[in-house]
Order: sequence, then C-alpha cells, then structure tokens
Amino acid sequence: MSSKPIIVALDYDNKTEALQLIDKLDPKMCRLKVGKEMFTLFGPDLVKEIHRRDFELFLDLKFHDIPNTVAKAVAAAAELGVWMTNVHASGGLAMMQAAQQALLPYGDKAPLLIAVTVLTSMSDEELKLLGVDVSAAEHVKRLAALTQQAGLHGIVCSAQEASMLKAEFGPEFKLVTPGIRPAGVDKGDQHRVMTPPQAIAAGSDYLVIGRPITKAADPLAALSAIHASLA
Ligand SMILES: O=c1ccn([C@@H]2O[C@H](COP(=O)(O)O)[C@@H](O)[C@H]2O)c(=O)[nH]1
Repeated sequence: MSSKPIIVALDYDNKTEALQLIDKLDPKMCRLKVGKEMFTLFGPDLVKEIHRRDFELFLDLKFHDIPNTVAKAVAAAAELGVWMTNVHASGGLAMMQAAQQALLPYGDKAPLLIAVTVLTSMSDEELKLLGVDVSAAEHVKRLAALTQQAGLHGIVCSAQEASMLKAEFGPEFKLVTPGIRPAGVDKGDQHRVMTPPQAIAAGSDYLVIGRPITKAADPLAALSAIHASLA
C-alpha cells in the first residue's frame, strides 16, 4: 500500500466551495484529483491554487486522441507540474508510446502517466453493447498489457480486478482505483465497486474517492473515517 493511498476527487462546479474543502484537508493525509468539470471551468489557475496549498495533484483529463495531439496534451500537463495524469488505453499502443516519450524531457519532474482501461461505471453488459465480447476483467487485462508494453506507470481500473492484475503485471505497475464506496454508501453511477479496506487488501495502490467524501454532511469526518479504516 502507498503511504498516502487516498486521492480525493474534486468534482465541483464552484471553486470557492472546493477551496473551502481543500483548506480543511491535510496534504499529508491525501492527494487531490481535478477532472474535466473543474479544469474546464477553472483551468490552470485552479491547479496553481492547489499546488500553492502543497497538495500533489492528479490531473484526470483522460486524453484520447491521435498520438501527436495526446503527446502535446501530456507535455502541457507536465508543464503544470502535476503529480499524475492520464490517457485512455483504448487510444492504442502508438498513442500511449507517444505520450510516454513526450514526458522524457521532464526527467524526474515528469508526472506519473497512467491509462484508463474500462471505466468503473461500466458493466459486462454495457461492454457488450460496444461490441466487446469478453468480461470487463478480461478487457481490463488486455488494455493493461498494452499499457505496460507502452511503458506507462500503471492503469485506472476497478479494485475488483486488482488482485488479478497485481499477479499478472507485478507490484510496480500502479493500480489507481475509483469506484470506491464505504459500506452502506450509495453507488450512484458506479458499477464495479469495492470498499476502501477491500480495495487495499486486493492490491490497489491508490483509491480515488469523490462523492462519499465531497457529498457527505461532514466531508472531513468522512475522509478521516476512511483514512482510519485503512490503518
Ligand atoms: O474508471 C473511472 C475513471 C475515473 N473515474 C473518476 O473518479 C471519480 C470517482 O468519483 P466518485 O464520486 O467517487 O464516484 C470521478 O471523478 C470520476 O470521473 C471513475 O469514477 N471511474
């Protein structure tokens, strides 16, 4: 387990509200994630405000485009000094290799680069509608193999696949798992879920947790309870 496995997903449409939460959090306890909604609304300035507060940031923009475009987007993320960023593995091997190579000039200042396999909101049935005739776990395994071949640091997957993936791809290949729900918390649109302690026991390196914290009556208490459940 990472010494700081929790990544709080900030999916807010209001910057003041997001900063009010951030100001109650301790960068020693968690990292933060900014995704498409907040980055579209508030852009690089938000990233700078978060960095000023000493948090490491996962810029979750899930780039999916032709190799040249994704390579430039990933380099732009590196310019922002983020800790981690990502692409979609279904963009293909050449795209992931181009993204990885675009980070070489940044040396040890480069962000960790990971690839999204199968979104945690998707079920086997939904994959079938896309023409994928294997289970989500099988498809995740295929995309993880491609990601490792491209030289990325790891993948986004469900914690439900974590033990199989650790056995297959080894301990250094990072598993970043959204779809985390403490017992009794509403799943919402997530399909392949696990509780925080189950996810860690299965081999997840990082737990991405949004609404169970941000929509809780007391977000700080919710985060502290999850943190304590992992000790
Ligand atoms: O497969 C994926 C990839 C990314 N996400 C993102 O993680 C958070 C999860 O938020 P919750 O509120 O805890 O459901 C969200 O920002 C997603 O964009 C994901 O859920 N699944």
